[in-house]
Amino acid sequence: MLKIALTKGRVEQKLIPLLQRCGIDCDPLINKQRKLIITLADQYHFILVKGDDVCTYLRKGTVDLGVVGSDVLAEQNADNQVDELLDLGTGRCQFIVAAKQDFNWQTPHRKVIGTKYPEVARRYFSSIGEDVEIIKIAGSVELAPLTGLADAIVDLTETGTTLRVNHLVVHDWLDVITSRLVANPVALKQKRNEIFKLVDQLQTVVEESEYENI
Ligand SMILES: Nc1ncnc2c1ncn2[C@@H]1O[C@H](COP(=O)(O)OP(=O)(O)OP(=O)(O)O)[C@@H](O)[C@H]1O
Ligand SMILES: O=P(O)(O)OC[C@H]1O[C@H](OP(=O)(O)OP(=O)(O)O)[C@H](O)[C@@H]1O
Repeated sequence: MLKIALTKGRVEQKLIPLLQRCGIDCDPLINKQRKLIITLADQYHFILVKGDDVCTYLRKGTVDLGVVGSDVLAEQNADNQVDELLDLGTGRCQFIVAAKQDFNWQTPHRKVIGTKYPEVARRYFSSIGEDVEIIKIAGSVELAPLTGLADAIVDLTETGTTLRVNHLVVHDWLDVITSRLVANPVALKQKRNEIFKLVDQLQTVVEESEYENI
């Protein structure tokens, strides 16, 4: 039995077709309503968590595997305590730096940056030699420059709609984000065969999906 912390929401929804293509019946996950622990194929215990909590469950050894966006890993896994096993290619979006059209990026003042990803923002601005103030925000990040809370944001964009309708423009494009299958290193040793059976199955369907999308 494998225990898997699955990011509920977008990441979960994009994983379901991949699992189905592996021949795993996902009906209990699709019809779960408010249930938070779901067993699939008598083999996989999925626990449904917020993305921010996946690494906590893995580090504490509560679960063997996790499915999480690489945005969360960029923020929380700089020390590589969690092992990345497979890029699922799903949940594709991109980190951006954005601000109002008329924001003067040459301002001599210390800029204020609003973000859900303070570590990612800190690394970006330190890589360009800028000392900024970072304010952590839980959501609706685009509001920060609109309300005067911050000068600019570091956030994710997918379709660009949220930026466009809120009149923000991209100043810089950072990493592309996709969902990843990750493991706790102890489980990787103890349950290697079970884990790699799933990894191999998923890798095959990920490669097929990529081929079909060419
Ligand atoms: N357009 C997008 N905006 C944000 N996240 C996206 C987007 N597209 C894919 N993702 C992925 O989905 C994950 C977030 O999933 P979702 O938005 O369903 O959760 P949330 O509950 O809104 O976010 P959070 O847990 O940060 O509050 C991100 O970590 C990212 O990897
Ligand atoms: O480019 P788009 O397709 O418009 O997607 C990007 C938006 O989606 C995410 O927010 P989410 O919907 O997760 O809401 P949140 O602000 O509450 O996190 C992200 O933080 C952007 O605001």
